[in-house]
Amino acid sequence: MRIKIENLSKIYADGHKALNGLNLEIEPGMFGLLGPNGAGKTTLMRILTLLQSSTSGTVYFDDYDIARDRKAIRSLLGYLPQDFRFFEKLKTWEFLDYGAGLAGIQGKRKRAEIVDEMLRKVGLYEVRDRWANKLSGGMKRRLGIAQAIIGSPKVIIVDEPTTGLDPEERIRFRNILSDVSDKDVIIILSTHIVGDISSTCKKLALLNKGELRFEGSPDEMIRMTEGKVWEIFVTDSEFKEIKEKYPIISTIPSDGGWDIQIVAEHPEGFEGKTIPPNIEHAYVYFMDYLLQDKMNMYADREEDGELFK
Ligand SMILES: Nc1ncnc2c1ncn2[C@@H]1O[C@H](COP(=O)(O)OP(=O)(O)OP(=O)(O)O)[C@@H](O)[C@H]1O
Repeated sequence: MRIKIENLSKIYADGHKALNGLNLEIEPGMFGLLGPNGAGKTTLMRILTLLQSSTSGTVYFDDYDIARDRKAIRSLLGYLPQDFRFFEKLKTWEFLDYGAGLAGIQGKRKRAEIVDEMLRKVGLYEVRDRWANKLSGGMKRRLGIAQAIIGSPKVIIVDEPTTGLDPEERIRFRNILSDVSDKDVIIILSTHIVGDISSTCKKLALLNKGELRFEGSPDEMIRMTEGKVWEIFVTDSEFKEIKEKYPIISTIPSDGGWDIQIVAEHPEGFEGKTIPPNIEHAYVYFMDYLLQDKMNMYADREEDGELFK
Protein backbone atom coordinates (compact mmCIF):
# COMPACT_ATOMS: atom_id res chain seq x y z
CA MET A 1 0.00 0.00 0.00
CA ARG A 2 1.17 3.48 -0.88
CA ILE A 3 -0.60 6.81 -0.64
CA LYS A 4 0.29 9.55 -3.08
CA ILE A 5 -1.01 13.04 -2.40
CA GLU A 6 -0.77 15.28 -5.46
CA ASN A 7 -1.11 19.04 -5.41
CA LEU A 8 -3.87 18.89 -2.83
CA SER A 9 -5.60 22.14 -1.89
CA LYS A 10 -8.61 22.93 0.23
CA ILE A 11 -10.23 26.33 0.34
CA TYR A 12 -13.21 26.58 2.68
CA ALA A 13 -16.37 28.49 1.76
CA ASP A 14 -15.19 31.51 3.77
CA GLY A 15 -12.05 31.66 1.61
CA HIS A 16 -9.73 30.13 4.21
CA LYS A 17 -6.94 28.11 2.58
CA ALA A 18 -6.49 25.09 4.86
CA LEU A 19 -4.26 23.11 2.44
CA ASN A 20 -2.10 24.69 -0.19
CA GLY A 21 -0.72 22.50 -3.00
CA LEU A 22 0.35 19.61 -0.81
CA ASN A 23 2.51 16.83 -2.31
CA LEU A 24 3.36 13.85 -0.16
CA GLU A 25 4.04 10.13 -0.48
CA ILE A 26 3.28 7.79 2.38
CA GLU A 27 4.66 4.27 2.55
CA PRO A 28 3.77 1.40 4.88
CA GLY A 29 4.65 1.89 8.53
CA MET A 30 3.80 4.50 11.10
CA PHE A 31 3.71 7.98 9.59
CA GLY A 32 3.50 11.10 11.74
CA LEU A 33 1.63 14.20 10.68
CA LEU A 34 2.85 16.98 12.88
CA GLY A 35 1.85 20.62 13.12
CA PRO A 36 0.35 23.20 15.44
CA ASN A 37 -3.39 23.79 15.78
CA GLY A 38 -4.81 25.00 12.51
CA ALA A 39 -1.99 23.55 10.39
CA GLY A 40 -4.47 21.62 8.25
CA LYS A 41 -4.02 18.13 9.72
CA THR A 42 -7.71 17.42 10.34
CA THR A 43 -8.63 18.77 6.91
CA LEU A 44 -6.11 16.40 5.33
CA MET A 45 -7.34 13.40 7.34
CA ARG A 46 -10.95 14.15 6.47
CA ILE A 47 -10.06 14.27 2.78
CA LEU A 48 -8.11 11.01 3.08
CA THR A 49 -11.07 9.36 4.81
CA LEU A 50 -13.51 10.64 2.16
CA LEU A 51 -15.47 12.75 4.64
CA GLN A 52 -14.59 15.93 2.83
CA SER A 53 -13.69 16.83 -0.73
CA SER A 54 -10.64 18.76 -1.85
CA THR A 55 -10.82 21.97 -3.87
CA SER A 56 -8.14 20.73 -6.25
CA GLY A 57 -5.53 18.01 -6.55
CA THR A 58 -6.01 14.34 -5.82
CA VAL A 59 -4.94 11.38 -3.71
CA TYR A 60 -4.10 7.85 -4.85
CA PHE A 61 -4.29 4.76 -2.67
CA ASP A 62 -2.12 2.50 -4.83
CA ASP A 63 -3.96 2.84 -8.14
CA TYR A 64 -7.28 3.93 -6.65
CA ASP A 65 -8.09 7.59 -7.18
CA ILE A 66 -9.96 9.30 -4.37
CA ALA A 67 -12.17 11.10 -6.90
CA ARG A 68 -13.31 7.89 -8.63
CA ASP A 69 -12.81 4.79 -6.51
CA ARG A 70 -14.49 5.81 -3.29
CA LYS A 71 -16.07 2.47 -2.49
CA ALA A 72 -12.82 0.55 -2.90
CA ILE A 73 -10.91 3.12 -0.85
CA ARG A 74 -13.53 3.12 1.91
CA SER A 75 -13.03 -0.62 2.37
CA LEU A 76 -9.30 -0.04 2.97
CA LEU A 77 -9.78 2.53 5.73
CA GLY A 78 -9.96 2.55 9.51
CA TYR A 79 -10.42 5.95 11.14
CA LEU A 80 -10.34 7.31 14.65
CA PRO A 81 -11.52 10.93 14.46
CA GLN A 82 -10.47 13.63 16.89
CA ASP A 83 -13.98 14.02 18.31
CA PHE A 84 -14.82 10.33 18.57
CA ARG A 85 -18.17 9.81 20.31
CA PHE A 86 -20.37 6.91 21.28
CA PHE A 87 -23.99 6.28 20.62
CA GLU A 88 -26.11 6.29 23.70
CA LYS A 89 -26.77 3.02 25.46
CA LEU A 90 -24.42 0.57 23.87
CA LYS A 91 -22.28 -1.73 25.96
CA THR A 92 -18.59 -1.80 25.20
CA TRP A 93 -18.80 -5.15 23.37
CA GLU A 94 -21.98 -4.10 21.54
CA PHE A 95 -20.29 -0.99 20.26
CA LEU A 96 -17.39 -2.98 18.91
CA ASP A 97 -19.73 -5.60 17.47
CA TYR A 98 -21.49 -2.80 15.61
CA GLY A 99 -18.12 -1.52 14.35
CA ALA A 100 -17.17 -5.03 13.24
CA GLY A 101 -20.42 -5.24 11.28
CA LEU A 102 -19.67 -1.93 9.57
CA ALA A 103 -16.20 -3.23 8.74
CA GLY A 104 -17.86 -6.09 6.88
CA ILE A 105 -17.26 -8.93 9.33
CA GLN A 106 -20.22 -11.23 8.84
CA GLY A 107 -21.67 -14.05 10.93
CA LYS A 108 -22.65 -13.56 14.55
CA ARG A 109 -20.33 -16.20 15.99
CA LYS A 110 -17.31 -15.14 13.97
CA ARG A 111 -17.93 -11.53 14.91
CA ALA A 112 -18.21 -12.39 18.60
CA GLU A 113 -14.83 -14.17 18.47
CA ILE A 114 -13.15 -11.26 16.71
CA VAL A 115 -14.72 -8.74 19.09
CA ASP A 116 -13.52 -10.65 22.16
CA GLU A 117 -10.03 -10.97 20.71
CA MET A 118 -9.93 -7.26 20.01
CA LEU A 119 -11.26 -6.38 23.49
CA ARG A 120 -8.38 -8.42 24.97
CA LYS A 121 -5.87 -6.74 22.67
CA VAL A 122 -6.86 -3.25 23.82
CA GLY A 123 -7.29 -4.27 27.48
CA LEU A 124 -11.07 -3.82 27.65
CA TYR A 125 -12.22 -7.40 28.02
CA GLU A 126 -12.86 -6.98 31.74
CA VAL A 127 -15.20 -4.05 31.08
CA ARG A 128 -16.93 -5.53 28.04
CA ASP A 129 -20.37 -5.22 29.70
CA ARG A 130 -19.94 -1.65 30.85
CA TRP A 131 -21.83 1.10 28.97
CA ALA A 132 -19.38 2.53 26.44
CA ASN A 133 -20.15 6.12 27.40
CA LYS A 134 -19.28 5.33 31.04
CA LEU A 135 -15.70 4.23 30.29
CA SER A 136 -12.77 6.40 31.39
CA GLY A 137 -11.22 8.78 28.84
CA GLY A 138 -8.31 6.43 28.16
CA MET A 139 -10.61 3.42 27.81
CA LYS A 140 -12.82 5.33 25.36
CA ARG A 141 -9.78 6.08 23.22
CA ARG A 142 -8.81 2.40 23.30
CA LEU A 143 -12.32 1.44 22.25
CA GLY A 144 -12.02 4.05 19.50
CA ILE A 145 -8.83 2.52 18.17
CA ALA A 146 -10.36 -0.96 18.47
CA GLN A 147 -13.24 0.05 16.15
CA ALA A 148 -10.75 1.63 13.74
CA ILE A 149 -8.60 -1.50 13.42
CA ILE A 150 -11.16 -4.29 13.77
CA GLY A 151 -11.63 -4.96 10.04
CA SER A 152 -7.83 -5.24 9.48
CA PRO A 153 -7.75 -2.08 7.34
CA LYS A 154 -4.76 -1.35 5.12
CA VAL A 155 -4.79 2.32 6.07
CA ILE A 156 -5.38 3.40 9.67
CA ILE A 157 -5.82 7.10 10.32
CA VAL A 158 -5.86 8.48 13.85
CA ASP A 159 -6.38 12.16 14.57
CA GLU A 160 -4.86 13.60 17.78
CA PRO A 161 -5.24 10.28 19.59
CA THR A 162 -3.43 11.08 22.81
CA THR A 163 -4.78 14.55 23.62
CA GLY A 164 -5.95 14.56 27.23
CA LEU A 165 -4.51 11.14 28.08
CA ASP A 166 -2.16 10.54 31.01
CA PRO A 167 1.37 9.27 30.22
CA GLU A 168 0.54 5.66 30.98
CA GLU A 169 -2.45 5.68 28.62
CA ARG A 170 -0.36 7.43 25.97
CA ILE A 171 2.20 4.64 26.03
CA ARG A 172 -0.51 2.01 26.02
CA PHE A 173 -2.17 3.63 23.03
CA ARG A 174 1.11 3.78 21.10
CA ASN A 175 1.80 0.13 21.87
CA ILE A 176 -1.59 -0.90 20.49
CA LEU A 177 -0.77 0.92 17.26
CA SER A 178 2.73 -0.57 17.07
CA ASP A 179 1.21 -4.02 17.51
CA VAL A 180 -1.01 -3.63 14.45
CA SER A 181 1.85 -2.31 12.32
CA ASP A 182 2.28 -4.71 9.48
CA LYS A 183 4.57 -4.58 6.49
CA ASP A 184 1.78 -3.51 4.18
CA VAL A 185 -0.25 -1.31 6.54
CA ILE A 186 -0.03 2.47 6.67
CA ILE A 187 -0.78 4.11 10.00
CA ILE A 188 -1.10 7.88 9.90
CA LEU A 189 -0.89 9.52 13.28
CA SER A 190 -1.77 13.19 13.42
CA THR A 191 -0.65 15.13 16.45
CA HIS A 192 0.70 18.40 17.75
CA ILE A 193 2.57 16.52 20.49
CA VAL A 194 6.15 15.98 19.39
CA GLY A 195 6.78 13.06 21.77
CA ASP A 196 4.06 10.98 20.11
CA ILE A 197 5.96 11.05 16.84
CA SER A 198 9.56 10.57 17.88
CA SER A 199 8.93 7.35 19.75
CA THR A 200 6.88 5.62 17.09
CA CYS A 201 7.15 7.06 13.58
CA LYS A 202 9.82 6.22 11.02
CA LYS A 203 8.74 9.09 8.79
CA LEU A 204 6.95 12.33 9.40
CA ALA A 205 5.58 15.36 7.64
CA LEU A 206 5.50 18.76 9.22
CA LEU A 207 2.59 20.99 8.22
CA ASN A 208 2.15 24.64 8.94
CA LYS A 209 -0.62 26.82 7.56
CA GLY A 210 -1.56 24.18 5.02
CA GLU A 211 1.94 23.79 3.61
CA LEU A 212 4.55 21.07 3.91
CA ARG A 213 7.58 22.30 5.85
CA PHE A 214 9.54 19.10 6.27
CA GLU A 215 9.29 15.50 5.15
CA GLY A 216 11.62 12.77 6.34
CA SER A 217 12.65 10.81 9.41
CA PRO A 218 12.77 12.24 12.94
CA ASP A 219 16.55 11.64 12.82
CA GLU A 220 16.93 13.71 9.65
CA MET A 221 14.94 16.50 11.23
CA ILE A 222 17.19 16.40 14.29
CA ARG A 223 20.35 16.33 12.13
CA MET A 224 19.25 19.47 10.32
CA THR A 225 19.02 21.22 13.67
CA GLU A 226 22.59 20.40 14.72
CA GLY A 227 24.58 23.48 15.70
CA LYS A 228 21.41 25.55 16.11
CA VAL A 229 20.59 24.88 19.76
CA TRP A 230 22.50 26.99 22.26
CA GLU A 231 22.90 26.89 25.99
CA ILE A 232 23.54 30.34 27.38
CA PHE A 233 23.77 31.99 30.78
CA VAL A 234 21.90 35.32 30.89
CA THR A 235 21.18 37.94 33.53
CA ASP A 236 17.64 39.19 34.15
CA SER A 237 17.96 42.11 31.76
CA GLU A 238 19.64 39.99 29.08
CA PHE A 239 16.84 37.48 29.46
CA LYS A 240 14.26 40.10 28.46
CA GLU A 241 16.37 41.03 25.44
CA ILE A 242 17.04 37.51 24.20
CA LYS A 243 13.42 36.49 24.67
CA GLU A 244 12.43 39.05 22.06
CA LYS A 245 14.87 37.69 19.52
CA TYR A 246 14.91 33.90 19.77
CA PRO A 247 12.60 31.05 20.76
CA ILE A 248 13.47 29.87 24.25
CA ILE A 249 13.18 26.15 24.81
CA SER A 250 14.01 25.89 28.48
CA THR A 251 14.78 28.18 31.37
CA ILE A 252 16.47 27.13 34.60
CA PRO A 253 17.16 29.67 37.40
CA SER A 254 20.86 29.91 38.13
CA ASP A 255 23.06 32.08 40.41
CA GLY A 256 22.39 35.70 39.42
CA GLY A 257 20.41 34.84 36.27
CA TRP A 258 19.20 32.02 34.08
CA ASP A 259 20.57 29.04 32.18
CA ILE A 260 18.54 28.98 29.02
CA GLN A 261 18.35 26.97 25.81
CA ILE A 262 17.50 28.79 22.60
CA VAL A 263 17.28 27.98 18.91
CA ALA A 264 19.36 30.28 16.71
CA GLU A 265 21.86 30.18 13.86
CA HIS A 266 24.25 32.42 15.86
CA PRO A 267 22.90 34.22 18.90
CA GLU A 268 24.34 37.66 18.26
CA GLY A 269 25.73 39.43 21.29
CA PHE A 270 25.58 36.41 23.59
CA GLU A 271 28.20 33.87 24.61
CA GLY A 272 27.17 30.25 24.76
CA LYS A 273 27.81 26.73 23.57
CA THR A 274 25.86 24.52 21.17
CA ILE A 275 24.29 21.35 22.49
CA PRO A 276 23.05 18.21 20.70
CA PRO A 277 19.47 18.76 19.51
CA ASN A 278 16.52 16.49 20.21
CA ILE A 279 13.21 16.23 18.34
CA GLU A 280 11.60 19.03 20.35
CA HIS A 281 14.45 21.38 19.48
CA ALA A 282 14.09 20.32 15.84
CA TYR A 283 10.36 21.06 15.91
CA VAL A 284 10.97 24.56 17.24
CA TYR A 285 13.72 25.11 14.67
CA PHE A 286 11.45 24.21 11.77
CA MET A 287 8.21 25.71 12.98
CA ASP A 288 9.32 28.66 14.94
CA TYR A 289 12.75 29.86 14.09
CA LEU A 290 13.20 28.75 10.52
CA LEU A 291 9.78 30.05 9.59
CA GLN A 292 10.22 33.32 11.46
CA ASP A 293 6.79 32.66 12.82
CA LYS A 294 7.50 33.03 16.47
CA MET A 295 4.50 34.97 17.70
CA ASN A 296 1.86 32.73 16.10
CA MET A 297 3.59 29.69 17.45
CA TYR A 298 3.59 31.00 20.99
CA ALA A 299 -0.09 31.86 20.77
CA ASP A 300 -0.86 28.26 19.76
CA ARG A 301 1.33 26.87 22.48
CA GLU A 302 -0.30 28.90 25.20
CA GLU A 303 -3.72 27.90 23.99
CA ASP A 304 -3.27 24.15 24.30
CA GLY A 305 -0.36 24.02 26.74
CA GLU A 306 0.77 20.56 25.74
CA LEU A 307 3.22 20.91 22.91
CA PHE A 308 6.02 19.18 24.76
CA LYS A 309 4.18 16.50 26.71
N1 LIG B 1 -15.34 24.33 7.94
C1 LIG B 1 -14.39 25.25 7.97
N2 LIG B 1 -14.60 26.49 7.46
C2 LIG B 1 -13.63 27.42 7.48
N3 LIG B 1 -12.38 27.23 7.95
C3 LIG B 1 -12.12 26.03 8.47
C4 LIG B 1 -13.10 24.96 8.51
N4 LIG B 1 -12.51 23.87 9.08
C5 LIG B 1 -11.25 24.24 9.38
N5 LIG B 1 -11.00 25.51 9.03
C6 LIG B 1 -9.74 26.26 9.17
O1 LIG B 1 -8.75 25.62 8.40
C7 LIG B 1 -7.50 25.60 9.09
C8 LIG B 1 -7.01 24.18 9.25
O2 LIG B 1 -7.87 23.51 10.17
P1 LIG B 1 -7.64 21.99 10.60
O3 LIG B 1 -8.72 21.63 11.56
O4 LIG B 1 -7.48 21.17 9.38
O5 LIG B 1 -6.23 22.10 11.35
P2 LIG B 1 -5.53 21.10 12.35
O6 LIG B 1 -4.10 21.09 12.00
O7 LIG B 1 -6.23 19.80 12.36
O8 LIG B 1 -5.74 21.82 13.73
P3 LIG B 1 -6.44 21.27 15.06
O9 LIG B 1 -5.40 20.47 15.72
O10 LIG B 1 -6.79 22.53 15.77
O11 LIG B 1 -7.65 20.49 14.62
C9 LIG B 1 -7.74 26.31 10.41
O12 LIG B 1 -7.33 27.64 10.29
C10 LIG B 1 -9.24 26.22 10.61
O13 LIG B 1 -9.72 27.32 11.35
